[in-house]
Amino acid sequence: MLEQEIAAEQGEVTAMYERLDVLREKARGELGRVQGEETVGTDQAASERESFTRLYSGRFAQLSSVERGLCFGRIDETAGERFHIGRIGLFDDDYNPLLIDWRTPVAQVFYRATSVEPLGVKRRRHIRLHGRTVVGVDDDLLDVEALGDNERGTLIGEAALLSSLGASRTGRMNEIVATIQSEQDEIIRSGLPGVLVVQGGPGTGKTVVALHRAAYLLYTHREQLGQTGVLVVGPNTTFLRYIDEVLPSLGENDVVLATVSELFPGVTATAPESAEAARIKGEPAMADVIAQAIAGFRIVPTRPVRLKLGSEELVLRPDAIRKAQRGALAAQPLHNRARPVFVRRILKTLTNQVVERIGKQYVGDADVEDIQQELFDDDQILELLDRLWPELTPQLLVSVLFSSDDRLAAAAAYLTGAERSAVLRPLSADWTPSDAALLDEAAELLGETSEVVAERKHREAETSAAEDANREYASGVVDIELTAERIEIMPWEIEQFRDLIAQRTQQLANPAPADDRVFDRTSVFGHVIVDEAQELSAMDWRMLMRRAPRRSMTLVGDIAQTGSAAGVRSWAELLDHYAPRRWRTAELTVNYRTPSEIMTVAAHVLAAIDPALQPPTSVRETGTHPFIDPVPADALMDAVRAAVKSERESIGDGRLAVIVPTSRYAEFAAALPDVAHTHDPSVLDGSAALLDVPQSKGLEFDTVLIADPTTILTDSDRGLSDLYVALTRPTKHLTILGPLPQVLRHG
Ligand SMILES: Nc1ncnc2c1ncn2[C@@H]1O[C@H](COP(=O)(O)OP(=O)(O)OP(=O)(O)O)[C@@H](O)[C@H]1O
Repeated sequence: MLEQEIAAEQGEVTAMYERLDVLREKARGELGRVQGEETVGTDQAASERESFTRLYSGRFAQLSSVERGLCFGRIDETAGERFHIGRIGLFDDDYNPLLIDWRTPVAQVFYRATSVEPLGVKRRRHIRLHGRTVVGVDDDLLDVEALGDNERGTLIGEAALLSSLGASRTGRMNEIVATIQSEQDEIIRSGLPGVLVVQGGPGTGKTVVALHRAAYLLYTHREQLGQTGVLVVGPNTTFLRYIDEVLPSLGENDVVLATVSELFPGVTATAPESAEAARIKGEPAMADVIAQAIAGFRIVPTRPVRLKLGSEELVLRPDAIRKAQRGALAAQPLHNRARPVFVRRILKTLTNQVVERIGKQYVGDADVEDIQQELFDDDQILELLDRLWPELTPQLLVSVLFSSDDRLAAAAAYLTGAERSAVLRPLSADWTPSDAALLDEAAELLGETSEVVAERKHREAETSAAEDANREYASGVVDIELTAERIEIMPWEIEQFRDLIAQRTQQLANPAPADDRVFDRTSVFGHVIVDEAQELSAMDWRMLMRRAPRRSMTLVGDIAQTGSAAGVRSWAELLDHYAPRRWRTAELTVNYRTPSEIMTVAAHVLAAIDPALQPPTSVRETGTHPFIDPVPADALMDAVRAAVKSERESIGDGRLAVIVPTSRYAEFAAALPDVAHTHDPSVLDGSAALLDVPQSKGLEFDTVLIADPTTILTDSDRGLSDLYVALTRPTKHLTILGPLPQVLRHG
């Protein structure tokens, strides 16, 4: 029976792949044609060609990305209709649907129907492919009554989910379109507006659900999000590398992935920083400190300033300077933008002195302008203006502030001497992760420098001319695409098709690839997804909210896993401030990663964090209990070496992580030279990786070895949360070696 069912599915699946091949060839042909065409000289022709190339290569990439697991499900409706569900929609030459996109409303029942509420579905079938071959089908029977006798005989059991959960890990997260669970589907399809907070314990699918939500939102709100884009913020670059294939494998390439510290363009955070420094720099009071620090650069001398101009002496009195400052700031509050107003006022004061000396009656308007220009060109005066009101870049401001105890004490009177010492560093020190938000704050308060304004104006003039040409051209492209894609449209897809047209028009008007957008500080996004959202500091949120002015956001996180001392303590506290009455929460309760035997150990740690917190329910048991060995400190390295050796022999093509305290990372790296150890994403390239807890956030491995849990606990104020994170990384096996803290001594 199973063979017959598989053979029947194979026939349909083969037809889908044939159709995919045809479409792919078509896109490839168009791409080749456009690339082969000669461009006739003009800029517009070159930009047209570039737009077409982008259009067809995007289409080609999308069609190629859905090759693996093209079709994964089938719905048999009680009313008699049958649909196959897959990664994209496909139609045959007669407009009959071959495959329905998983994001369409029609496909929703595939994820939502249950035997209690069958939603008009009698059978849900999971189809497993290996390459283009159907290798298995699993059926969920949802409405026995509706199933005919002959159909009953074709039912195939076994849950698709469990088989996918038991698979070996690869160092990259996989998409889960075939096995999205009902509570997850509700979150994925939740409306676009407002802030959705997804709270859930480790392994409940927060990350994977957030990424599928991005794909769903892009598909459903193409017009809006095609223009403004989606930003996904993750905790570190290793994590971003871990998730970076999920969206492309869902056919979505138009999403920007970034860490918080990458949100300030042109600055790369390479220096580590202490938890105390991160806490101090993440506090909301820092916004005021930055404002004070900027004000500290505007000087009013205590004595009159005397300037020698040839034989003349001009005098600037402190109150005149103070008045010019106030007037400038009243006209324009941003420091750099107000500076020209200040300069004009000072020049006016000085010009008046010159005019008075000459005698007003002898000086015409043109002479006044000449005098002013002459004063402006004088090096001495320029130097004075720079001293009284220097133009500042955010980089200059922040580096000077954190390298000068005096300036810091003046701007942040509330900090103790010890706190100031925690953040002070040399002027030329490298950037740290918490600098980005401070630089962004400074950029907001400083405004653009005159040089940047000039560059921008020049760029705007160029873009505006190009845009006019593109707009006209876009309609032509859409027409061509309409003709090329016509056979793909079904009546219920009209809306989405309209969105596609709008998106294509926008792509032409604004052909910047998604990845470039993050590098513009003024970029805003239509939807922002934040993973491990609990780790962001108040200052990070200020920066992030500037990128999401519409407050359409998905925040996923778990307060129990907060490692950062500057992190979130309550969603309500955060969101009542930024999105009052526009935020909602959803919860995920089932742990798909960590088997129940391991969660039992983790649950004790969770209870120690807060007895009121409930661990998520594990969906799997493996029958294997964690191996916990209280090895004494002096025997630890040998024990870890031996354990790594034996784990490596048993994991096959799976992955191993050795999680160690941050303070002992270098020591373990030296002791385990064969285990990849670096703080960049390549640490995930091999079969075994040495990680500290911050680096392991959000990741998962078949086997995890935790070395020295006691030091993990004592390394930070949030040691319990760190230990909880480490314990919940494995999908199969957990080993703990080293002196044991009380919280791990249970039976
Ligand atoms: N419906 C599903 N079908 C198959 N696999 C799933 C499903 N939901 C979650 N998973 C898998 O469970 C694992 C954990 O998911 P994910 O990393 O998104 O959890 P998380 O809640 O973000 O965890 P953490 O907070 O610990 O980082 C992943 O391997 C994910 O692919």
